[in-house]
Amino acid sequence: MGHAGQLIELAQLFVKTFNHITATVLVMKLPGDTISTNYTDSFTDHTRIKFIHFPPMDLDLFQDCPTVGFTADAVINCHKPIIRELVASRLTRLGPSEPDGPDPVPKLGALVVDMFCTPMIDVAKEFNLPTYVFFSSNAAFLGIMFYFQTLQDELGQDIHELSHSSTELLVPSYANPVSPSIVPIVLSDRDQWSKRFIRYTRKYREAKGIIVNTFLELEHHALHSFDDNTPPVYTVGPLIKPEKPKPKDEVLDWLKGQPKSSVLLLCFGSRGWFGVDQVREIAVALERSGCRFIWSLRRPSPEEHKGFPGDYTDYSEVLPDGFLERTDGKGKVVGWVPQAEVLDDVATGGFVSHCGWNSILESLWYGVPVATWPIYAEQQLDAFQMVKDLGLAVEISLDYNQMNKSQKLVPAETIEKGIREVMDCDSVVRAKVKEMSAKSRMAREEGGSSYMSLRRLVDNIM
Ligand SMILES: O=c1ccn([C@@H]2O[C@H](COP(=O)(O)OP(=O)(O)O[C@H]3O[C@H](CO)[C@@H](O)[C@H](O)[C@H]3O)[C@@H](O)[C@H]2O)c(=O)[nH]1
Repeated sequence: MGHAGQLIELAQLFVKTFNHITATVLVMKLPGDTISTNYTDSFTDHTRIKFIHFPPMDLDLFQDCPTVGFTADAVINCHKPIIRELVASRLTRLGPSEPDGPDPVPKLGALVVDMFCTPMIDVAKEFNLPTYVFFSSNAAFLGIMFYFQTLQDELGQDIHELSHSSTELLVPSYANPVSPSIVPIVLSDRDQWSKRFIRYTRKYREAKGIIVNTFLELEHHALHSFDDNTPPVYTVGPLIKPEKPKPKDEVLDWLKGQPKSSVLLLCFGSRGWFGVDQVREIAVALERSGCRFIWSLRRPSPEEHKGFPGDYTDYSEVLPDGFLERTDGKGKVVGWVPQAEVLDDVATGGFVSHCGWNSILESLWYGVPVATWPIYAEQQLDAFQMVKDLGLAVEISLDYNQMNKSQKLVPAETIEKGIREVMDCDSVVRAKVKEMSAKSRMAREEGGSSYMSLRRLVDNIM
């Protein structure tokens, strides 16, 4: 969801800002994903956005993929022929409509591909169609991908060794030296890097431009670290789900009766889950802090790192005895939570987050400070950037990584300390977050940095 939501929001931005643009969003489905169809369709009712949903693929085809990332790669590659056919039809069916015929299909001006859909760059090339990569994480992470690829391809360095050494790394896109302990597995593991991430990065260099969901005022340092060998980078963020009338929801109703800035949200993205021992540490910390809370607690998929987490039917299976009774009225334990709507409520005062980039941007947009708890993907680096480089978050952990077999539990004391810090009404971090919130909104307004960058992008496409 971290990718799909943003891409649809980008499509909306194109069509709402420019009357002459239409967008077709192609949605591939990962096996086991039960959320995306409803979610993507609820995103927009704009007539100049069309969706094409490809049917889900048979899970058996991907049995040998070790992680969801490899599965995604395999799924994407399987879609190459169908995308080729679609692009070909959109280029040849151009022209004025017959008096009684169907409306003409608009001319394809460009293909925008998700950061993992780089095989489609080759498809576009066959038709001389310009391709732009949509990078749904931040500019600093894009920077470290380019940096590592240059080190390997041009200077012959072994990235696996480098990210397992004891020497801090001077990565141009981060203001502070990066400890190898927070280099995510996707970059430091030999298989993940060489079989997936370096391939993506090499292909990014072939794109006509890279569209990043960020804004200049937030990532000034990273955005100025790119060299001339990088395609032009367009900042169009923050892309946030448009504010609609709030849905009828038990959690949102409960939130309405709570005092201002008193509730802590704990939510760990579309794939976040914890084992029972870690869940108990969180529960102990919450009780000790005495804080009001909404906790999105999800159960691991039976295949852990391969699948998507689901909902518990009975939370007392994993929570300490009596926890739900003792916190009744003070907190809510739920499954999938309307995160953006919760962050938008004045009662929400802090957010324990896995630091997925959408969650970070949403927290800034709504001015709610984050306590960092990365879990997977590039999230350790996002947490590092927020805490160390930008001073916009407090730390619960920077180096937690669920894929690491020797990962230790984060103890209740550390979690409680993070909760108290993030809920502090007078903290410097909170004041800085409020300031960045205003800047994030200005960036998107007419004349703002992201608005101007979008205009440059469309001029370039046209
Ligand atoms: O209970 C939930 C959980 C999530 N969300 C929403 O789902 C999105 C989740 O996005 P994100 O915070 O980026 O997390 P992931 O889904 O984990 O995103 C993936 O994609 C991001 C963008 O590339 C990366 O930064 C992450 O590390 C990667 O895991 C956000 O809009 C949330 O508001 C909800 O509304 N309710």
